[in-house]
Amino acid sequence: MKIALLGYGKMGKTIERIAIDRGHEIVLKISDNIAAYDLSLADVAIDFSIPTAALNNIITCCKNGLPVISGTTGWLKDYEKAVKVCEQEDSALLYASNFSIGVNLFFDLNQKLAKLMQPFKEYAVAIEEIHHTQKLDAPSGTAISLADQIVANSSLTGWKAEQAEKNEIPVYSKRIDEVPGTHTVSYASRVDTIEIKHTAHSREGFALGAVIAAEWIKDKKGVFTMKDVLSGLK
Ligand SMILES: NC(=O)C1=CN([C@@H]2O[C@H](COP(=O)(O)OP(=O)(O)OC[C@H]3O[C@@H](n4cnc5c(N)ncnc54)[C@H](O)[C@@H]3O)[C@@H](O)[C@H]2O)C=CC1
Ligand SMILES: O=C(O)C1=N[C@H](C(=O)O)C[C@H](O)C1
Repeated sequence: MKIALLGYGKMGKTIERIAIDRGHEIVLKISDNIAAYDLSLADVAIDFSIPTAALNNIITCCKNGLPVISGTTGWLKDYEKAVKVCEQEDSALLYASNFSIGVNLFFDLNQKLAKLMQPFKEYAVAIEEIHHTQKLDAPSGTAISLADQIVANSSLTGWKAEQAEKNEIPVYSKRIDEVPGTHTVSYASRVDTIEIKHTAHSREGFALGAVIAAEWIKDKKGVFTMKDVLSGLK
């Protein structure tokens, strides 16, 4: 498979290594705001860029009929625009706030735990995410996905960074050295605390998940999520 890498930073470089190990070829690497780039050699594009560039990169791929997966976080206010262009152009798009298989299992666990905790109002839920100091966005995309899942499975009305209202989930963001990504969901009562936690040991899990998703979407059309990819693996 021939891959265009839109974003050649920490993730782009890790994806390159894993893609080559799996027998793929990198035919384009973009690491800047280039007005026009040639996607004609690629079978699929992988966008891990910056929040202000992701939408434009996705639209460019869709307009070229090139299936694209995006892991860039911090641009989701524009997600519906990306979906609309993808559908208009009859192309393929998959966005995931986190491509790691472990985090996607953690998402399932989070949903199940939220349902289980729903009747027990004495427990206060909170989310904490810890990432490296170069991260541009906060809260992390993964923390937002976790919060949205809890809202969908509880009587809580939303989430807020740090100081949340009574009916909201507080999301705490910490930035420490080189931490690749740690997410904790906790339910605290006066007498005890229940916690689930995912700790990434490196960027390999994110990158492998992204390459697996790119392999999966290559010949498809439509708008997909990691659930579609993982249901094919089970
Ligand atoms: N969904 C997931 O599983 C994961 C998502 N991420 C997200 O992926 C993104 C990238 O993360 P990192 O590689 O750690 O960041 P990074 O800062 O190391 O790399 C981003 C790269 O994008 C480049 N860039 C700037 N403008 C661009 C443009 N217009 N087109 C293409 N590239 C451009 C930058 O020069 C930089 O090299 C972030 O939004 C991060 O939150 C990171 C890890 C996992
Ligand atoms: O910026 C990162 O590094 C990461 N970003 C993603 C996020 O915002 O959730 C995924 C992962 O935690 C690493």
